[in-house]
Amino acid sequence: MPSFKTLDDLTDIRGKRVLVRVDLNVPVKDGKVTDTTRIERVAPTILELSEKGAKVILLAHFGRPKDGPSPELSLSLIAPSVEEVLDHAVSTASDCIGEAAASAVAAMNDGDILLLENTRFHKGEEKNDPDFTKALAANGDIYVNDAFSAAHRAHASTEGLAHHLPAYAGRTMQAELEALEKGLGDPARPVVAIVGGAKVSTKIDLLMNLVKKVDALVIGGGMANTFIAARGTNVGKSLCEHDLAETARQIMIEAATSGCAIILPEDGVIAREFKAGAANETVDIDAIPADAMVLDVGPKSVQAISAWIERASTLVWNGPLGAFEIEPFDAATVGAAKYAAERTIAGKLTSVAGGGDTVSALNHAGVADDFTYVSTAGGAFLEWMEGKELPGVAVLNAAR
Ligand SMILES: Nc1ncnc2c1ncn2[C@@H]1O[C@H](COP(=O)(O)OP(=O)(O)O)[C@@H](O)[C@H]1O
Ligand SMILES: O=C(OP(=O)(O)O)[C@H](O)COP(=O)(O)O
Repeated sequence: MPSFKTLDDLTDIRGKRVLVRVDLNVPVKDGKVTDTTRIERVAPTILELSEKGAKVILLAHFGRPKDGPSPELSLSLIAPSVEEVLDHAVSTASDCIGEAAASAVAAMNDGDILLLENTRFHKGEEKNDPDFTKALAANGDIYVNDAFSAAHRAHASTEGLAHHLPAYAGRTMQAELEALEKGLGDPARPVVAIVGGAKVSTKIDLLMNLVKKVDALVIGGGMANTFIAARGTNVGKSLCEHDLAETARQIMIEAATSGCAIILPEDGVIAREFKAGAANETVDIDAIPADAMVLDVGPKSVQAISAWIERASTLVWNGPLGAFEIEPFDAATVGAAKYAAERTIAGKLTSVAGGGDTVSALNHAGVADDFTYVSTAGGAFLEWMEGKELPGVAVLNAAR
């Protein structure tokens, strides 16, 4: 169980500069935030600190910038949504360290909220570089981590800062861990996991442990294409990480040894363009044309997935089954989500889902409120499920 300090331990913080790590890695389309769940979840921490008179300085990453700053990954795009959700003014700075950050912090009054620029615009963030961490720490007196969904990353703003400043967990960090423990600490069996989405390389390794913990693993989305290709099936132009074929094969061997069923799609909805209204058709999974890509799992697969949801007592889900942002490639995700919600409402299923896009998909399906618990976290939640100690949580515990 976590043993970190929380906001309850933070008294008399008027005028203190509090660096608050939040997860603002939210889904965006045409420059507009399409799902504000992550912002809503961190709002209580931000507002509580502001009401107590602290200078609240938000640190966050957005996307995965490769070569330094890029305008489309600037947190200034997210700031208006943060202001709207908080119903409080939020100022911005053009950098998270150095003169731009320091002068923005110096201009703050008690209770003000400032959003610093994307921490991943500096290579030192992901490297957890001590000099970069010190540069971040220079703008704070206290560090609060409320980014549970990024707690599986040992980065400067999620882990390093706790070595430099007095460290506390925010309200969402606390609530997420309590809710996951309650819902999944001793899960009723059978436990069925659904893993889909697009972050294949960063999530595939954790499947090796997950298959030892669950009774069945349903694989969809881009992850499924990688497994199907590993079996020797042609996936055409589908999102697929061919260099992970051997990892996928090892996971299938481990699953067989552990008695975990692996459920791969039997059919897929294919298109030749990744856009709304693109001509599409359903094909068997071993008949994907070389010039097409699978953008959703097909109806036969949804039937098979629903049968596993029916058998399950506990469902854990991260990653949409298809490119749900574009109709009609949302059909499988919406169908499975609605069925899981129905079983949950009927009292037959404990359903826990998480991930920035997964939450957005459940909202799109209109069932987020019907799940037992919806976490803001995807990868972090699955790593927690594996039994791993998350670096962002471990360092808060150590700081106690
Ligand atoms: N077959 C597919 N081809 C391309 N993209 C896909 C496919 N299936 C799912 N996706 C994409 O995966 C993304 C979500 O993946 P991921 O970030 O791993 O999920 P989460 O944020 O919930 O953890 C969505 O944007 C969705 O469009
Ligand atoms: O969106 C996130 O994770 P998720 O896709 O697993 O839900 C977190 O912000 C972590 O982002 P990252 O996977 O680029 O480190």
